[in-house]
Amino acid sequence: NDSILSRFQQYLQIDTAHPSPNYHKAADFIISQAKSLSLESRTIEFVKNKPLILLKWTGKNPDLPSILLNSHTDVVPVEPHKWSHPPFDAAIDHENGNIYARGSQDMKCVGLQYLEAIRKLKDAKFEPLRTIYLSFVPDEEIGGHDGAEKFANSEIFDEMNVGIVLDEGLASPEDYYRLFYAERCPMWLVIKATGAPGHGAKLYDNTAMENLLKSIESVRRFRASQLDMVKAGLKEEGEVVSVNMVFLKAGTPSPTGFVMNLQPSEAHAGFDIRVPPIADQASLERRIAEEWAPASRNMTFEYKQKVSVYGANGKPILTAYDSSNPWWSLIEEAIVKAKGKIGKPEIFPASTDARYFRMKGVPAIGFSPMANTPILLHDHNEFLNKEEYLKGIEVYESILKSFASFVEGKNGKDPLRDEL
Ligand SMILES: CSCC[C@H](NC=O)C(=O)O
Ligand SMILES: [Zn+2]
Ligand SMILES: [Zn+2]
Repeated sequence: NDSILSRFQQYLQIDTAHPSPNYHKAADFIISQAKSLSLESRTIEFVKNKPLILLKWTGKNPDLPSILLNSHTDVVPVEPHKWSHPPFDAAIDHENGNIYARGSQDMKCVGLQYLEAIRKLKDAKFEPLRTIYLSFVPDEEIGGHDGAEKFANSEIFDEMNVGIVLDEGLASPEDYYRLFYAERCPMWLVIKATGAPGHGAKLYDNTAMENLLKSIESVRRFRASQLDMVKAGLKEEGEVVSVNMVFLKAGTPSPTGFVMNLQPSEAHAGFDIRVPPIADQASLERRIAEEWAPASRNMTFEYKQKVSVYGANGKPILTAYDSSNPWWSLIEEAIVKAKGKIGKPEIFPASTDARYFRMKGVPAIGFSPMANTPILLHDHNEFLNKEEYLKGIEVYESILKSFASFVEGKNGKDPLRDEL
């Protein structure tokens, strides 16, 4: 176990934080791991200096659709002085066994757990029927456009004939694991108010600030309605629309701050909105145009990013978790076999690279085996307990055994399993 943990620490110690991730160092590390496991590896730079590492364990029947284990190598930035342990030391707190590092939950844990599970399977002389691929992709944290998006839309991906993708999920503070079948779509909205400028002492209608504040009040009412449903236990976090104000920009700068007796003629606010694929996105867009940024109140709006909840086939982008998707019951059974508990299928509240694979029509399941763990992704003092990490490797071992041996019968069931 010491060497397993030490490999995890080595990966965590590579500083792949934005805005200048050390991707080459991470790539070298992954490739060295692949060599030690006799996996085929190739490095693909869809964009220069943004390597994607693709590993392959060829199955006995390579004509069957393959399994893709995806993880991203980048992490979000840190404010190091706000951490109790340096974020790229990956120190283990020996009192409780927690490993502190940026990426310990999101998601260097998962990338290495895949590899460690393969190491155990190889040691046990397991031979997969299906080919298993692993992709270590750049840039997830900044949208994945130069990573997973280009990969999922490449010929390389088509040739891989992927039948199922595993990608990241979230930690669970409870004793069960969480499985994600979809994710909310980001709409990054900037609303702009204009109005009549004037003396700071004058009360009059149609100032930019007043116009913007009316919108903010309206956004806040909507936000509260969504949050209340979660608080009342009527909806899960991923099932409501989230909207959070992320910036406010207004005022006339002066050498000492802002001019205090001038009402500005423009005011802007930015919102991070996330829409579940089960919501009515068109009606939200109408609300934005009519209530949050109405032209009648001298307002305009712009999307910095807007992802549609619908795929090319006009249907919401989600992975089935009913009997039409045999992988879902396989993963649930495999987790239970490894003595893990599972909660009900969820919608991931933020975005991951899984959406690019789902958009191609390939089922993708979001899963990070972290139970009994506070959710600390993107937070200070991100950590994962070493026992939880080791347990996760056993869970992946069980999943890979099941996925790699699965043969689909006529009714979507596995004839091999039926025999057993
Ligand atoms: C929408 S592109 C940004 C992706 C990012 N992913 C993880 O946090 C997120 O903000 O959800
Ligand atoms: Zn992530
Ligand atoms: Zn993240």
